[in-house]
Amino acid sequence: MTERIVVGAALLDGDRLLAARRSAPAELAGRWELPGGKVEEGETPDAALVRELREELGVDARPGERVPGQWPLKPPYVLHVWTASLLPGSAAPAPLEDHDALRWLSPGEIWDVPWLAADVPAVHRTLTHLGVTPPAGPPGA
Ligand SMILES: Nc1nc2c([nH]c(=O)n2[C@H]2C[C@H](O)[C@@H](COP(=O)(O)OP(=O)(O)OP(=O)(O)O)O2)c(=O)[nH]1
Repeated sequence: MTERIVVGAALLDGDRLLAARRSAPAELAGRWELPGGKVEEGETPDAALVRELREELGVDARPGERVPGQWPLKPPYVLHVWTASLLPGSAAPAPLEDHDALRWLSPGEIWDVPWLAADVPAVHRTLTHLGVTPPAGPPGA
C-alpha cells in the first residue's frame, strides 16, 4: 500500500506551540493534535500545510522546515511535522473546523493536554529539534 502523508503543523509563537483539540470523529474527539491534515494528490506537503491551516484555523501561515522523522498512523497514513509561523497580519487562530479548543503551550506545559498517541513522540521530537528539552512525560507514556 502506498504511504499517504498527514502533515501536522508545529505552529510556533516564540517557544510556544499551538495544540488543537479534535471535535470529531468520536474516537478521536477530546484528544489534542497538531493542526493539519491529509496531503492531497499532486499537492506538496508545505502547500497542504498552508491550506489546512487556512481552512481549520483561519490563519495565513508560512511553512518552515520539516522535523526529521515520521510517525505511523492508521495505515496507509504517516504523520510528518513541519514547523510554521503566522504571517504578519494573519488573524489569530480560531477553531473553525475539526477542533473545539486551541492552546498555546509553553515547553513546561507541553504534556498538560492528552495528545493523540502518535503525537507524543512527534511533539517530543519537534521540541528537541527546536533545541528545547521537554519535561519528562506525559504520564503513562
Ligand atoms: N491533522 C492531524 N491528524 C493527526 C495527528 N495525529 C494523528 O494521529 N492524526 C490522525 C487523525 C486523523 O485520523 C488523521 C488526519 O485526518 P484529518 O481529519 O486531520 O485530515 P483532513 O483534515 O485532510 O480531513 P478529511 O479529508 O479526512 O476530512 O490523522 C496530528 O497531529 N494532526
